Amino acid sequence: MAELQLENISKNFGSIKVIHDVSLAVQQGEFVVFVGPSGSGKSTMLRLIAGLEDISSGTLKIDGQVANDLTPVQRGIAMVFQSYALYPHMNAYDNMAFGLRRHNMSKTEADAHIRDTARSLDIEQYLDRLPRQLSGGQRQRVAIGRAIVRQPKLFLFDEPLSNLDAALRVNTRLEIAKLHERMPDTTMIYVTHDQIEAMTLADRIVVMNHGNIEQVGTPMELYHNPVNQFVAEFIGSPKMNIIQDENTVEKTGVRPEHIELVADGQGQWRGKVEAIEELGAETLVFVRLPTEELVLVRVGDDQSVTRNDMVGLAPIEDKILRFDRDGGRC
Ligand SMILES: Nc1ncnc2c1ncn2[C@@H]1O[C@H](COP(=O)(O)OP(=O)(O)OP(=O)(O)O)[C@@H](O)[C@H]1O
Repeated sequence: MAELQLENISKNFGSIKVIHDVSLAVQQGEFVVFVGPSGSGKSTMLRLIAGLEDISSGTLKIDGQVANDLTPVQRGIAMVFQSYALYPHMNAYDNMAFGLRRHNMSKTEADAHIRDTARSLDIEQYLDRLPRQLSGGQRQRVAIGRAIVRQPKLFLFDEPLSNLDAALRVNTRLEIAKLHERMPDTTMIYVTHDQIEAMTLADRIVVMNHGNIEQVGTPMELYHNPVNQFVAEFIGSPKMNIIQDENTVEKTGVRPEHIELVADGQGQWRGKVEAIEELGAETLVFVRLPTEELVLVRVGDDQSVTRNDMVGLAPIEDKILRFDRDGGRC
């Protein structure tokens, strides 16, 4: 259980400022995902919250108390990293048990708790194994289990899925979503550069760019109502199309799923089909406009179109977004 307040937090490394005056309130039990491109400051934010880096200026409050000078343990935090960070010479059980003494748990109590947690993560049968005898996904579940048994107030994840292959990543993502359901009072903060993880896990997403927050909102708020071109292009896969107006400095933003392919001569734009990617359930069609811009259209598998066809592009009117020269919403 923890409520978190970041008030005008900044972080400098020497003379370089990497976090600029960030403010954010996180409710108890909320799952908040920080997302942004490489170098945007996501991991630094998480490390400041964890107490692994000093805050240069501003105030961090946990449950209303100033926490700037508290150690990670005093903050009641558990962290799961991309690299698992398990002790290599200890088996899975001992990795989970390590440090529990500090949490005032008797040996019997700790044992029951570890076995319960292991069962819920489906790693009960691996408790005797050393980390090197486990697969990447199993290791990550041990690392998550080790964090759970400490009953943290605040659960922090730093790109926990990025070392896993695609299938395992989807499974572990579901595990983490279930974990959040089972621990509804535990606040979770999760860092990723993967917007699909952000969309599927978050109650609210924080989009970061150059050490600033661009927007905070629910996944659907960000998808349907991004405040600027940066957020519009970052959220959603494949990426939103941005098309320069012919007569003004403004740009039109429209998602690939919000454009229809129509006959040449109809629709708002015309262009030549340059490539077609058939993915089974959907097909991606790349259309080159006379201005050289490449527009991606997502169509069902019932649409027949051939390379080099001239086609019209008809955006769904109420899904169109308009951006000014600097990428702000018009
Ligand atoms: N210890 C450090 N000393 C100096 N600069 C640092 C240090 N740690 C991070 N930085 C800089 O701070 C900025 C933000 O880094 P950070 O790791 O928080 O970004 P990120 O969004 O997590 O990126 P990635 O997705 O690549 O991990 C980067 O420009 C980075 O070079």
